[in-house]
This record gives sequence, structure tokens and C-alpha cells, in this order.
Amino acid sequence: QRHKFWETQPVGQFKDLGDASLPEGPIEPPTPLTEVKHEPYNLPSPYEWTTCDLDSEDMCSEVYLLLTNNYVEDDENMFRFNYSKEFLRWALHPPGYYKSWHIGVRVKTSKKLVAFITGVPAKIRARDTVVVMAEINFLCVHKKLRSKRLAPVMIKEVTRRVHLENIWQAAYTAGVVLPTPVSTCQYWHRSLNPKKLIDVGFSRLGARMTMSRTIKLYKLPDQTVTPGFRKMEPHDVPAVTRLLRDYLKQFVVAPDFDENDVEHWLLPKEGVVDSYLVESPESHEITDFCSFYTLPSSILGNQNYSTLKAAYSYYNVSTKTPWIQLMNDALIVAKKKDFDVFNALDVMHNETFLKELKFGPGDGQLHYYLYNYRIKHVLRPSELGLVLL
Ligand SMILES: COc1cccc(CC(=N)NC(=O)c2cccnc2OC2CCNCC2)c1
Repeated sequence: QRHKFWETQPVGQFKDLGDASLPEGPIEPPTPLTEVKHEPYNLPSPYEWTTCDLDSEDMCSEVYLLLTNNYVEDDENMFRFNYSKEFLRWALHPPGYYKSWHIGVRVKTSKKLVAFITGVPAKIRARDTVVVMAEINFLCVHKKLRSKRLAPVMIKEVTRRVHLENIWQAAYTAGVVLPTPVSTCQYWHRSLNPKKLIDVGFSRLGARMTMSRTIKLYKLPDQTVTPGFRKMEPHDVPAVTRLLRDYLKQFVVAPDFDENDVEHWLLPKEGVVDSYLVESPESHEITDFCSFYTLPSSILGNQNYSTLKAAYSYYNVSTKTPWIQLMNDALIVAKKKDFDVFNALDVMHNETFLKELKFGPGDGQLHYYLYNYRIKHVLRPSELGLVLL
């Protein structure tokens, strides 16, 4: 029945929700390394574990193809995430990553890759405590192997490999409700190419709206308006790190980025992540920052288009430039880069600009989870400073 697996795991259980006596922090203590299971969990007999080395062109292609054909679709099965190989290498090779946490499942006979799950290490602050956690992502089981109960054993295996590195907490997101969300966020979309979005069924023509009126509604200037708005460059890493660390302090859960993290996660990478900042023309101080990552979706079953070019809001900081103006400049550069839509969650201060910049609410929610860490109260999205890929 429901959550048979999750009721066995050290996660907030629905039955505990009202219990204010339970302390914030780890739910279970670490296990002595000698007691961590040293051999992999058993898979059903036709399958075997494999470690996916994304530096291998062939293995990266296998992972890319598995995800392209079998990863997350929207609720109406019209779109499927289409992470690029470059993006996967970026997402899975942050400072301190472990290849052993990039786990595949193959068919023993054919050696076909049929499932995948990953972890990457991340320093995450929960209130005043910085914890090294595993960020779990890309759990994917081939469509033909669903409901064979492969996911629970894959989750146990990645947990085991995380434990072997003496890490006892994890963070993950899902579109489904599991025990128990730390926060539940809404996603929002800002049309950049409304004609294509309507053609492919991502958006619908508003009532009493014509196509030409809709195109005009979402029109953006050709150039950004903020003086000093420019692409982030390597020499900006120290200043952006200071700006971002100061900004993220206010959130209950947020990454604890150092300069190495900022260099990896926020330096622009063509086709993967874009980041801009505002350098004051007078003082040359870095006062604001905005970034978005590139995650296209395959369009399932449309004659004219095969790919939806989507930008996803990543980390943004406004200290001088008003949020509306800063994020409108982000929309302007995203439009110039030929994105069709700009997506954002209502986390951090995003709701201050969503409505005014003509974002529309999406039809789904993204739930955030922590593994083996209890946060006393469910967080409002505006208390959350963590964006997962
Ligand atoms: C438009 O193509 C889609 C293809 C698959 C799923 C969805 C809906 C959806 N589930 N969207 C999100 O989860 C989402 C919406 C806005 C911002 N970030 C998001 O998810 C991110 C973060 C979690 N991992 C996937 C990417 C849309």
C-alpha cells in the first residue's frame, strides 16, 4: 500500500506531523562505518549494478538516452525533461563528487542500461547547522520496468554508498507527495515565445485574447536596461560568493556555498548555466546577481516542434537593482538566447516578481525533502533558499 518503503526510512513520518516534542535535527545517529553494509544490495536476478563514469563519452551517452526516453514527464505526458550531456556532466561533477554515487542498473545479458540514480555532496545549512548532505537526483527506471519495485532498492543502494563516505543526510525533490515535505513549492512560467508555447500545448490562448494581442503582451525590449548589467566572469567569483552567502543567510534551508562551489555552479557555461551581475558603474561594487539553467524538454507528439527551450531560474540576489528590473533583464537575455519559456519556483523572494513580470502559475507542485533530518515546521517556499537541478 502507500509509502510501504518510506515508512521504513528515517524521514519525517505523517504520524509525527503534530508531535512538537520531536527535536529538530538528525532523526537517526550515524552508524559506525564497520556496521555499514559493505556489499551492494541484491537486485532482481536479471539485473546488475554498474557505476556510470560520465567522463566516458559512451557511458554519458547511455545515461543521456535513458533519461531522454524515460525520465520525468509533465502531468499530461506532453513533455519530458531532456537534460543535455554537458548539463549532466556539470550537475554530477561538482567539487568533491564521488563517481560511486552515479549508479546504473544494467540487464546482465544485454548490458542495456535500464535504471539510474545519482548523488552529489553539498554543504547545506539547516537553520544554524551546516550539514554535508547528498543531493539525490535523476532517479529513473525504464518505462518497461516500472512497478518492479526497483526504485526502493536503488534508493537503499545510493544511501549505502553515501553512508560509506560518512554522510548521513540527503536532500531531494519530487513532484509526488512522500513522507514528509519540508516545503511544497508552486512553479510558474513566463512565456517568451507565446506562439510556439500555444502551438505545442504548453500554454492556451487567454479568453478574449488573439494571438497577436498575446504576442504583444509578452514582448520584451531588445536590450537590458540596468547600467552595469553584464555576464559573470571568473574574476567575479569572490564578490559573487560574498553577495550570495549574505543573501542566503536569511533562509531556513540553503546551500553553504564557498568560492569553489560558486565557481562550479555559477560561472556561465554555454548551454548549461547563465549568470549575470550588476557592477555599479561608479563604485565597481557587485550589487546584484541573477542566473538561470538550461533544461530543454522533448515535446511528445507535435508535428512542428520537437524541443521546448526552457530556462529555469537558479540563484538571484537583489541589493540595489529592484527585483522587477533585475529579473526583467534576466527575461530579456533569456529571450535573446532564444528560450521559449522562463520557469521559476516561488522560493526565496521569487513571488515579489512573478506576478508583475507576467509569470503564470504552472499546473503542478514541487515538494522538497530532507532525509534523516527533521525540520520542526513545514517551511513556506519563501523560507527555502535551495534550488535543485
Ligand atoms: C515543460 O516540460 C516538463 C517536463 C517534465 C515535467 C514538467 C513539470 C515539472 N515537474 N516541472 C518541474 O518540476 C519544475 C518546474 C519549475 C522549476 N523547476 C522544476 O523542476 C526542476 C527542479 C527539480 N528537478 C527537475 C527540474 C515539465
